[in-house]
Amino acid sequence: MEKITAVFKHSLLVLTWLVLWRLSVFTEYAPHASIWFPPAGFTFTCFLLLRWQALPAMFIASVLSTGWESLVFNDQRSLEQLLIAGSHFALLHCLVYGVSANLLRGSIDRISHHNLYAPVMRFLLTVATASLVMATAGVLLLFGGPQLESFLATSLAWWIGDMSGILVLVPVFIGIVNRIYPRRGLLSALNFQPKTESRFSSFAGKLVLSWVLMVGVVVLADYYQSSEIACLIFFLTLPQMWIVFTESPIRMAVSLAILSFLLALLVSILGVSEQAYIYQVAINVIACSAYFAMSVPALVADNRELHIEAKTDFLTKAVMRQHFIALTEQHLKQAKRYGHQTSLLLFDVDKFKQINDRFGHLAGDEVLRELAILVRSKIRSSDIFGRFGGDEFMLLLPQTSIENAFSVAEAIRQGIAELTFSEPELTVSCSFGVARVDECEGFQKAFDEADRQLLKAKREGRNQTALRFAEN
Ligand SMILES: Nc1nc2c(ncn2[C@@H]2O[C@H](COP(=O)(O)OP(=O)(O)OP(=O)(O)O)[C@@H](O)[C@H]2O)c(=O)[nH]1
Repeated sequence: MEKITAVFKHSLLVLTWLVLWRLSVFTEYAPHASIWFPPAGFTFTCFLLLRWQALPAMFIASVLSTGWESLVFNDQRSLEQLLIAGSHFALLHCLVYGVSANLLRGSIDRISHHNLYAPVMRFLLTVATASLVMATAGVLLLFGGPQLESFLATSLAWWIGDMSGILVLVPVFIGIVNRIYPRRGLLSALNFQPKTESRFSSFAGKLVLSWVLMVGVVVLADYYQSSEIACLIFFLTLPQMWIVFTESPIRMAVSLAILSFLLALLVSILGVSEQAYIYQVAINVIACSAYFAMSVPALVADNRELHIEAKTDFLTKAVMRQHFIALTEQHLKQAKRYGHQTSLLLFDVDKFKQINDRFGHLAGDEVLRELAILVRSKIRSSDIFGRFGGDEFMLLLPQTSIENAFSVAEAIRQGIAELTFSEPELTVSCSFGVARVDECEGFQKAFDEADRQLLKAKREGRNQTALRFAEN
């Protein structure tokens, strides 16, 4: 059964390859020259995802395409000639794209997706080099090394066509597989979702804008037979960048794939040959710029996360001391200006060292985590919860009188007594110090006052709240 499934899967790969190959023949603007060559993208993806397991299917598909091509152009080659030519092409195609995709896979698997520009850079370099090697060797092998001038023209068109086929289609194929099997590395790069991703209708609007621009340029350039107008195709970079910065990478990849397919189709329908090379280069330049730019939203999102991480305690998600102080100073200025009462709570787990010593540090961490969850459930969203360090926490309660702050402390203290942990014997209590801070000179004075009260609570037997009313 497993063997039958494998044969079925590989036959499906051969079929897909041939369909894509037929698509590229369909969009050829001259014999063996198309804006893009999708089978190259498919071969590269198969080797990238399946490694050398993809070899038989890719080899068979390449050989069959030579036979099919012979039928299409009716070139009267014998079966033996076709088999020799087909295997040469297949060998080269599989060797170049197999080796390059496997090398790329080995290097990107080790890269963190946070470092997005690194896999993107490697992907672009590998694709450019592999398609150049394929085109040069292919022209030399299949056409027996023609004159320098036609060699350059044929290999350049082949190179750029293969490169765009890979650049444009690999991310789409990977994106599809990625949805099913989420992975790290380049594959996870495509999983990145910007927070600002727009609705589908807005994405569709950007796509239509790109297509209208593209059709306008190609039709006008063809009508006036003007390479200058054809060069305006590079301005498609702008709507593509818009898509990159506002949509997910997979949408960007889909947009590039559709754009290059439509461009290839239009060039083929209009029979454009003069400016076709400009369009080929444009697709590659636009794709490269889009991939590079793709790392910017990912970097921005990473930066945002790092920013939050730097200000937030990992274990309890409470604000770290320095940031808490900065926020408190800001609140104090406002509280003084508007005459609002503001209170500060300082609290500390009782005999936390003993908890750690008896139940272990992991149990101690669990206590801190659960405590933080409880505190958050008892406060308002405008209150600020901070970790001073170790088992000591702070709460800034804006627009809260000291009496109300005392009630908050008591509610938390009573909630703590009801907490349960993985260690059934573990019980926890906290001591609280409360101070009114809006009349203190800055954070330090307010903190000293709350700390004095906390020490008083500890001295007087722990598991209680101590406070001193500010003299008005
Ligand atoms: N599990 C765990 N322990 C921590 C963490 N941070 C600090 N600690 C420990 O917390 C303990 C704090 O103990 P102390 O400040 O001496 O006070 P205490 O044992 O709580 O005693 P009192 O405050 O007087 O009731 C120390 O043993 C620290 O090693 C943490 O993130 N996780």
